Amino acid sequence: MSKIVAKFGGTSVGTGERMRKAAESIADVVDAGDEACVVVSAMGKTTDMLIEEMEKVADDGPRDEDADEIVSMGERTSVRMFKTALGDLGVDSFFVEPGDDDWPVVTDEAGEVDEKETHRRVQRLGERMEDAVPVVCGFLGETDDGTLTTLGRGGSDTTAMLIGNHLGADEVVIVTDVEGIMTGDPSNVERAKSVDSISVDEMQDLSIRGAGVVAPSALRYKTNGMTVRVVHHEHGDIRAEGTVIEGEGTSTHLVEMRDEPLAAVTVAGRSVIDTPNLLSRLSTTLGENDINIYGHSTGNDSMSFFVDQNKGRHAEKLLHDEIVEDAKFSSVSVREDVAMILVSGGDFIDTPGIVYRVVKPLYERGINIIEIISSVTSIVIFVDRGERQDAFELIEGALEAYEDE
Ligand SMILES: Nc1ncnc2c1ncn2[C@@H]1O[C@H](COP(=O)(O)OP(=O)(O)O)[C@@H](O)[C@H]1O
Ligand SMILES: N[C@@H](CC(=O)OP(=O)(O)O)C(=O)O
Repeated sequence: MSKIVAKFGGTSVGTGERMRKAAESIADVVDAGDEACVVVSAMGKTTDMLIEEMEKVADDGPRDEDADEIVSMGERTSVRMFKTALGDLGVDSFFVEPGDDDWPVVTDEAGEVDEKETHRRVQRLGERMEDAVPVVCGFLGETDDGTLTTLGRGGSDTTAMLIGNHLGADEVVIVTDVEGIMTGDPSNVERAKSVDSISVDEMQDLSIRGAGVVAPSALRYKTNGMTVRVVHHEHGDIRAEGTVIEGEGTSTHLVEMRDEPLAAVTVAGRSVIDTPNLLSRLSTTLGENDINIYGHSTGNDSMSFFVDQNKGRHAEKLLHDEIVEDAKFSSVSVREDVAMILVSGGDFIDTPGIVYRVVKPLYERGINIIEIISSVTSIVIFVDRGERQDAFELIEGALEAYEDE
């Protein structure tokens, strides 16, 4: 017997017929002797519609607490429909929504999951699951004192993975409107193909960059023992092949330091910012000479490349050759003994204040930041090599404190 959590996204329950087909796929696994828990989203684009329309009913839009109540109606409707369909198929089920004693997803006011209380509640749900299929509202949460919250757009994926994690489920199936994870968004790129498997880290990257098929916040709940599959609703079979997401998710940030010293090679000149093709020219020259670039930044009047220190002087000569005939550029310089610290994390772009948290302890210790480069999934900080150990420990400490909050 397997314990399965099946999440049906808006598209998979977008019509009554699809809802019925989804319920049939659950009836099949229950008939086969497995235990199932259903997580369901609002039908089709209901949430979009509610968000858009509720803005028009009050002069300044609805108050926050009213907005959550209104938006929750999408999922609250879906669970009732799904239970009706299961009942008609002879499957015992019950639905849970915020406000119920057995409502599983507990968060703080901001929608951050309270793992301890959620765990306790999910265990209760697990006990009831032995006799009947729970149908859970995706996307919604509730605070300790009963205030309604949400897990953010696309949050039903998070509900499913969260419940799967705390339930110790064998499998979480994300049922959607594509044949699994594709090489690109099929609504946008032609010839996108589905892949058989993808690592949780790759999926996290894709998801953060906008592949809405699985919400980024869901992946942190992926455990090694829990298979996660993404399948198309058209098959009417949650056992259908799709894409398997492999590995273990993490919600923590990783701080790494590069041991080897780096050099910052900088081209200065008043026209850096408006010289077309400069970046391409200089980086091609470095690449052709087998010089790897660990980081790059462009300012108004300078362009820097971070390269291995033992190649710094060679890089300097090469870049100098590139600009020497051009009066717009004044000089090339090399700063040695630079250290690189890399902070990465799956939910980086959704973490407000993360740059502040990384930078603040360095400022307080008087450590100068030579360069800071921030991207969707990482922050790279370059500091003087003599200060690298201190900087590393301070950043690690700051992130640990943040994760413990
Ligand atoms: N790499 C990708 N692989 C698969 N789907 C993708 C990818 N990138 C974006 N998508 C989009 O994700 C959509 C599925 O997510 P979503 O609309 O949230 O579905 P659901 O209603 O099931 O939650 C697909 O229709 C597809 O357009
Ligand atoms: N209904 C919510 C939650 C959700 O996860 O939806 P879907 O599974 O259709 O992406 C939303 O639209 O954000």
